[in-house]
Amino acid sequence: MKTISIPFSPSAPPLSPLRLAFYSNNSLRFPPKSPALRVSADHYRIEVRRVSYRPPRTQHNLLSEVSFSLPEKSFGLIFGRSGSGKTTLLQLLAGLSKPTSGSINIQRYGNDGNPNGPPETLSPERVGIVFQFPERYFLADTVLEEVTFGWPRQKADLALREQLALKLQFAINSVGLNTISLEEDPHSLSGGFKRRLALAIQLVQMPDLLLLDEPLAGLDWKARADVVKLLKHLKKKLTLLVVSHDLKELSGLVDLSWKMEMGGMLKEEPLPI
Ligand SMILES: Nc1ncnc2c1ncn2[C@@H]1O[C@H](COP(=O)(O)OP(=O)(O)OP(=O)(O)O)[C@@H](O)[C@H]1O
Repeated sequence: MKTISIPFSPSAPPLSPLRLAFYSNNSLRFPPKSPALRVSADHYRIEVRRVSYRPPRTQHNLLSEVSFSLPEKSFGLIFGRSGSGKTTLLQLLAGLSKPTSGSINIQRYGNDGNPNGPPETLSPERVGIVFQFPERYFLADTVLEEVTFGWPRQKADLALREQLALKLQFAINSVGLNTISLEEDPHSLSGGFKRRLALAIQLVQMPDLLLLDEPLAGLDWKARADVVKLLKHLKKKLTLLVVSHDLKELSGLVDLSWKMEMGGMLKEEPLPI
């Protein structure tokens, strides 16, 4: 059983699993299995209905009546010309901007296929987003600090420490970062491992929906193959919506695809490959 320690005291030394192993009071034992995702009963769909978006003080809609539905644990791909509005849609789904009209919901369904109550607004806490070239935004000196950035540094009770440790374990294991030292400098990692880290930073929040903007951009062929393999693995654990021009490489993973037309109109369409 792997043991890792997380410091919560402001006077704690820099985060380092090796050094902190000596802090027995703060040690947490990881159980062998990852925790279940938050939404596990029955199944759910992300449902986007007639979403339009016009930035404040502008005359034109960037998105026009966008509607689509994405089932739990599926892989959706949005493609389309540069400037058509793909990134804008991801930003709305992540809660970074608000739709001018329309709704973005999560709807649970029972085993009989009928809705389990009314739809709930998809809150930003349930969504992770990995922007293009995420490694440009790394801030910390170690992989562990980068993944746990923003966590409480004050003393936390045991229940919270356990919860955080489980989330950390889930994120690290899900992206295969358990094969390297968590003390590595994020900037010294290979291209593929930097992308793994960027995914782990989002997964530690245990989102229901993970949004990826051009996840293969700027990587060499080996790292691209590595990330495709990783996304295939992640698809078993959560719902993925990806914007990409790399249709051929991702085609084996795609369950549903849509083309964004210029003017921000989305239509379901098979991949043109
Ligand atoms: N806040 C804003 N105000 C006005 N126009 C904007 C704003 N944000 C984006 N745009 C414009 O909206 C259009 C859609 O941009 P968006 O980045 O969503 O396109 P995209 O399909 O993701 O393009 P790419 O494939 O190049 O990333 C572009 O013409 C962009 O210049």
